[in-house]
Amino acid sequence: WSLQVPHNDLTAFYMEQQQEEGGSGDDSLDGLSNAVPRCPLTPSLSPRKRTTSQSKTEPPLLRTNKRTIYTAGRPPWYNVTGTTFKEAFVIGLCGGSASGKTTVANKIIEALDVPWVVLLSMDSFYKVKPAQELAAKNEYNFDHPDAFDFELLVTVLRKLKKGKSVKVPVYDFTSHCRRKEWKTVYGANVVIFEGILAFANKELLKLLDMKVFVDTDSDIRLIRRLKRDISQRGRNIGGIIKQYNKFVKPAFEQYIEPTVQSADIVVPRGGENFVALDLIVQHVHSQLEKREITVRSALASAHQGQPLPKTLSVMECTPQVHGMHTIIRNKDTNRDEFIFYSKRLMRLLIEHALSFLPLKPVSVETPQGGIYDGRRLSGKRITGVSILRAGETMEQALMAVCKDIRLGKILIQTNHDTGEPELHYLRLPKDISEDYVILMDSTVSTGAAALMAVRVLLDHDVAEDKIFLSSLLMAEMGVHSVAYAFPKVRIITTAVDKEVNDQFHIIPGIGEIGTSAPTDWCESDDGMDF
Ligand SMILES: Nc1ncnc2c1ncn2[C@@H]1O[C@H](COP(=O)(O)OP(=O)(O)O)[C@@H](O)[C@H]1O
Ligand SMILES: Nc1ccn([C@@H]2O[C@H](COP(=O)(O)O)[C@@H](O)[C@H]2O)c(=O)n1
Repeated sequence: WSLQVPHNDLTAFYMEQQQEEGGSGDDSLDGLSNAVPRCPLTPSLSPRKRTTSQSKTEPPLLRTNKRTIYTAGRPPWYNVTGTTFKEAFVIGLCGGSASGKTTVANKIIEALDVPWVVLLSMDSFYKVKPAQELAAKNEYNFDHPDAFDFELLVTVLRKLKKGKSVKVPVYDFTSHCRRKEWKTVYGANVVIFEGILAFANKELLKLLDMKVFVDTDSDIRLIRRLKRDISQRGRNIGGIIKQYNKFVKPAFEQYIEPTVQSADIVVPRGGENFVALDLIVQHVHSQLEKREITVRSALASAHQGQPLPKTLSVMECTPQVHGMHTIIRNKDTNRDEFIFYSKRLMRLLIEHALSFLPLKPVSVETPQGGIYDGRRLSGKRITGVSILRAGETMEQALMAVCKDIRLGKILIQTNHDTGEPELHYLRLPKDISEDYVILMDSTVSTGAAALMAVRVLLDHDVAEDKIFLSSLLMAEMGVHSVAYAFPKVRIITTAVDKEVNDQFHIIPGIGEIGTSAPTDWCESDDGMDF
């Protein structure tokens, strides 16, 4: 499995933080890592186009730069309705065993230089029974189409193409079976799917946008297979040759070689063929550039002038709340005071958000032996998910009011070239699908990041009506975007401001919460009670 995310300082910072902290208290969290190495095979993508054309008739503060962007971060992106906007580009790599499919796939990934590329291997979909028993006697044909679970494979690839996260089996060539734990894989820009029978199934073929056949001489394949199977798959020479003559060679001739006819490109010599690799990479780049979209600017104009949605709950502006807003919105407020009063408001906000969780009646016995008719959370449990970086500042408030709460993190960063949000890092607690999720971001302006975060939660099967987006301050635009795309998501905030400027800042707005170091928000809680 190869999951590629763009390497940048912030991602690295959070990865290191997580490691130092030993994770978020759950060792089965899904994390994404690995920097994409740069490869000189092809020139990198053309600089992202950025055009600024603002009409004079547009209102001064709601105007947005009209930008043409190259999709980055974690497309397939989602449009203003929260549905998948563009599908992933799927490359199919077929060829005989040890022809160099994996090597070619890795070279394409390096040369593509695109964030979020997933490598899916057909090997993960080997059936386990009756293979395991027969394989021990070298009597099982792993090269026959019946050896693969095509149904699961098609389901998984179809979901990945739609940008959904999937669970994939992990195959062990030594024991001929699947490992207990399956791997979670997230949607990507590009999916590279490789396997000996990658072109042998009609449904699979329909999912492939580009079909590449790696054509390597059979003697070379046999020599490579001998070396690899001895060093990596726990085999001996006699067994390898027996299996090769009995199954691998005949199956190649009958099932694999003929599928070369489905290929768009045939690559002789595999990974050494730089000209062919260059052509493939150029084609993928051109296809990805066709998938340009502008999320923020689309959101900016989508719901102007509409009444605020019923799913929005703005906390009552008591004199206390009003006073705190005055402090945190004042540009002359010093850092300490800003943090102190923001934290105090966050605590109130979280309490307010929790008041929307459904409670069921329950009777308890008091120490005096009386019966008290009480209320208890109806449902499994509450999980907090912060949209990094700013949302992380709200975690402390949530932890202060919910005992032993589980926390997840989603790092969404604005691309400075495009102004678009990009998903860079994701870490969610295990089995989140039954939970009520308090999704935290300190401010929501256009709603693009919040939309993406909600989408990620839905991809993890969290129910839409169990998501409570909680934000200190929101712009009307952000409220509309989220409410329109996800009408069942509850939106909770302490105030809604009217406008967003052309840098997507909320106006009148507050200071930049995300620019403070996360540790500034983790000091002692002394004096925070109200
Ligand atoms: N061009 C090459 N030159 C030398 N060895 C190679 C080359 N391409 C692949 N190999 C080696 O051959 C073996 C099989 O390659 P791999 O890419 O895993 O093939 P496949 O995925 O088709 O089975 C690996 O050990 C790999 O390192
Ligand atoms: N338990 C298994 C499963 C598969 N094989 C052989 O692996 C080959 C496919 O993998 P490549 O990386 O070479 O594409 C295939 O030819 C099977 O014979 C195996 O030996 N044992």
